[in-house]
Amino acid sequence: MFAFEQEDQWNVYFNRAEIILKAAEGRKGQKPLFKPSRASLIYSHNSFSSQAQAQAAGATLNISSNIAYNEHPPCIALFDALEKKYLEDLRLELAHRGRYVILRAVVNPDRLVSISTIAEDENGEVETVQIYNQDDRKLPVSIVPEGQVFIVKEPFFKMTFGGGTSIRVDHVSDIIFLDGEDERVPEKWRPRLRPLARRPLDWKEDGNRFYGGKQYFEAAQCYTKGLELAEPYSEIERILLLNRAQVYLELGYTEKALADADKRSLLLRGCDYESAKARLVKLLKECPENKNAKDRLLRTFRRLREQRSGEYEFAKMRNEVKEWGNKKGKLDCAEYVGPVRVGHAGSKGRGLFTTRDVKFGELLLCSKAFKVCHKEAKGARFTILFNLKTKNGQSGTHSQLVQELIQILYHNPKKAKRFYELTSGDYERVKGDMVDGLPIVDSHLVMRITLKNCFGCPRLSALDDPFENLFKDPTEEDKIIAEASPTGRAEGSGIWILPSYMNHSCWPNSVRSFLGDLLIVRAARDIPEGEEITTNYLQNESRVQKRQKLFRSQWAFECQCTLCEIETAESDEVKDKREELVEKALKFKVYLKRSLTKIGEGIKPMIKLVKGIEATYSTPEFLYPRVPLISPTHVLHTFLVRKQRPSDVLALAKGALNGLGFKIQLKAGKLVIERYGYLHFPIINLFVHVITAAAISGQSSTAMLWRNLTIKVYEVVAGERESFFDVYERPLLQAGVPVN
Ligand SMILES: C[S@@+](CC[C@H](N)C(=O)[O-])C[C@H]1O[C@@H](n2cnc3c(N)ncnc32)[C@H](O)[C@@H]1O
Repeated sequence: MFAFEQEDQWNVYFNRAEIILKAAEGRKGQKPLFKPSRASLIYSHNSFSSQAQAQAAGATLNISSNIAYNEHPPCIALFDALEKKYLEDLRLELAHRGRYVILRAVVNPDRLVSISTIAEDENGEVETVQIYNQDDRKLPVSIVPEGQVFIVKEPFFKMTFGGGTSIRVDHVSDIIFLDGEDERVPEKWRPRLRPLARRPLDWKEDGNRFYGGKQYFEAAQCYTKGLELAEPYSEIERILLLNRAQVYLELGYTEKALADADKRSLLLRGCDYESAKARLVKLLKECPENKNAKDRLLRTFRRLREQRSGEYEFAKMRNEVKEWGNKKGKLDCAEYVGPVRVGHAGSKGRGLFTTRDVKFGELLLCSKAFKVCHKEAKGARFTILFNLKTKNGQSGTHSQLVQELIQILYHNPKKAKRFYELTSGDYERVKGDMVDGLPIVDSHLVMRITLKNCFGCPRLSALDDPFENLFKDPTEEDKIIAEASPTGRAEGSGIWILPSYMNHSCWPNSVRSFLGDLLIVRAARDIPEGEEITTNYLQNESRVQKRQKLFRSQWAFECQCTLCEIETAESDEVKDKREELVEKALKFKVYLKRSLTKIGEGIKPMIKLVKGIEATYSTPEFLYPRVPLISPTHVLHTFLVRKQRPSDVLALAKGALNGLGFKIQLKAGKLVIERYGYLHFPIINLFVHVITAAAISGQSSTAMLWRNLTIKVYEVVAGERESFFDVYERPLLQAGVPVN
């Protein structure tokens, strides 16, 4: 999960926004005191547009913010039931229920977070219109070009932060863009209308008409035109491809039909690999030499194997994700639902439970993203989304995720059902899912569901050479983001449906990892049948009060796990002392950038600090993980490794693993984990330290025993074991440990 840390800067922003909004609230129901003239409104829009463009052209990262403060729901009334109003009828800070306005854009739009334009009504009055959550991949001018006529249902009229006014359209289902033939377009605007760009849906409808009249060539042409415009992997693309495949079959073009069905894995869609297999087998009986069908059948068998047994070609998949670089991608693989089911988890709501006894490391599930947005290359737009109602902010890919989710939900109402089943806390949902033949999408609901269910995610959980990357400085881009965003975080984020049912524990019994758009969950210890599967929403080492504050503000719960219980029972004095020592220890990180002599000088004080932190615990090691020790121990180990002191590393790493709750024993010539500790990716480094230190000290058989154990543990935190030797190749080879 992803948490937003409310730092001071964050609160300052919220406080300022609240003051401005209170002033606006005071004007609720009133007419604006001052309305700029048409000429001045257009002039400031145009000059702002050119400034923004110039800025965007020179920026590495375009940063903008969006403030959702008034969670007004979308319109659920039919258009025919609404009453027409004009701009002069609008009153400040109100969503005009039961009303609509019809407007025409008088300028070309610009885009920061919203698409902003100036529009007139039939009386010639003008107003700024901010349209949120439109498809980010489309140029604003293709959505609302000058001359475009549109209806805003139940318009929300508000004061802007700059002191002006605007109509703010949050919900995609609240705006209807009219084409020239629409009878709702006022007569006086018709001659000057620009023809609207045709949508894939229009081409599909034309194609269907031709198909009904058995005009197959014409129908195929229409579907082809629609496909040129359709978003890849969208529902409309799928329908157009299927329709065209059908037309090709009617025309006797079997191979073309197969190619169409083949694209985007249509034969493998909807996880119905069994019927895909049956269809392909049938097809191959008729055309036994069809190479395409043979390949497809082979892939179908692979997908079936993944779906049934969770056997994936992880190494291949990992390489594929690496090849994406900073680009978007989707893995061609099936979902695996292992021994898990959704059930009731008492006051926590629903939860995920095991359906049988599960062993440490077992695969529980592999889930494909409903939608994921990874941090993109330079030049990406970076938005911060503030919600004053929930006092939460979403930065970077999170606000992009919300925007893209809105589009998916709008265009794929069937798929949307699974998303809407996720929890939205106390948010009051509107009734109904369609209006005027279109899906209702409540942007605020999408924000709430995303807030409670999204996972922060990297493209790959296991980065190559983690030792090299461990204390890497942030990139220029990271620094810009950190400065601009109060959270300072900008990883990827996404929604995975089944994993969203997992409740939180600070010391969970499962670990999640990411491989591109795949989320993998494995058991972090032996779990008996019927036990709840938990995950750690926060991947940080902060103290209990800070964690609880985040749980309350973002997820509205109080964590009652063992770790929280034990830490809460400790005195503030002890916790302050520990925090102070951790802070001091982490300052030593800078030594890593200095000479070996300097690193050597750091060892003694670091040992003292780590021992000092250990001394703040009164309970024995093994009892519960001493999570705050992870980072200081890493720094100290890195010092010792650089100074080539393997016996110290060995002793310390083993001790640190005990401190994290592990009990590892040698039994019958094998290392066995008798008690499972806190599992988190950086802990693998501790295991690797034991391997390399043992090897360097000449204890090669011990090194091999630890190597084999580490691969098992690695599999749990990285999701797969295949990449272990790629990831740790350098340190292992340097220590003379075999890497195969
Ligand atoms: C991602 S959802 C988990 C599934 C959720 N329980 C449901 O019914 O859909 C997050 C929400 O679950 C609940 N939750 C998660 N972990 C919890 C915990 N440890 N104690 C109490 N409630 C928890 C909170 O309401 C939280 O906002």
